[in-house]
Amino acid sequence: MTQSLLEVEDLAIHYPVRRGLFQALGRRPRSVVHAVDGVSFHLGRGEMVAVVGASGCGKSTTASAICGLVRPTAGSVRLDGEEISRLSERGRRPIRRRVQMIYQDPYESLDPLCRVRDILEEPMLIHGIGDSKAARVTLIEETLERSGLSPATAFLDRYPHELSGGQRQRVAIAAALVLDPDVLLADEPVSMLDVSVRAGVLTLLDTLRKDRDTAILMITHDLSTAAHFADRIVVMYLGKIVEQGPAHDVVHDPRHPYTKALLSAVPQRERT
Ligand SMILES: Nc1ncnc2c1ncn2[C@@H]1O[C@H](COP(=O)(O)OP(=O)(O)OP(=O)(O)O)[C@@H](O)[C@H]1O
Repeated sequence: MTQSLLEVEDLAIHYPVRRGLFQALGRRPRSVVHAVDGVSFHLGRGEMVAVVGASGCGKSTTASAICGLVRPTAGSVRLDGEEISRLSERGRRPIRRRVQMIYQDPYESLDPLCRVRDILEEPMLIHGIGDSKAARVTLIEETLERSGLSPATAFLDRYPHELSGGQRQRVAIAAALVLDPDVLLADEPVSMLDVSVRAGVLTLLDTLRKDRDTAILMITHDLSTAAHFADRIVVMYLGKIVEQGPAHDVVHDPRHPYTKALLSAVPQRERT
């Protein structure tokens, strides 16, 4: 098999549980939450893979391990063949540019005190992108336009509270795109948005991967969104993958009872 851009293999993440008396006594925890166990999948350039499953099944924890926020208990995460899940802060720096996360809630992920231009310029400054202020502003404007915020000049000096929810999420996406990442981890990117603007944001992500070859891992509760946009679907249940495959196969010929149960909640016409 040829090497994929991102390869997650046998990933396990166990969180210690500290509660009640144990916590008060400062004693070692006696149990752990197996948030993720034995999870393996891959993601190629320009591919969109959707991770679906009920709340608490380990979707966000998996994404957190990929972007380095959580250290795996076992297993590996490789980017272009390089193990990235146990790097030092310093070793992680170049990876941080290549793997970007988009969060569910654009109200929380954007600094309310920063204007749009600053929100996009900050990651560029951190990663040394753009030789001059003028070069950075040009890239910021191009990226805003590409993210559907047009004309860019109308958005540069706005604060997050002066934007709609959909526009805010587009700014969050643009702030990831200025770094030209190889992988975007989109954790429920539209679930906090009004239904009327969801399709626009999902279409933006879809365009990105087609035009820029960006690989997208999209976490969602919504199997019909996954069926519509993803190439492949990974179904998680209680920390494990119970089924994965091409989106069409998973949706039209599900093998696992849990996938069947998830599908039973999706109207037939939405299983495109
Ligand atoms: N920092 C933590 N410490 C302890 N347990 C945690 C921690 N983060 C998550 N968990 C637990 O790990 C499990 C998986 O959580 P996770 O957030 O990955 O699920 P999820 O599928 O993304 O859920 P949701 O769709 O609600 O965001 C849950 O049982 C959760 O309570």
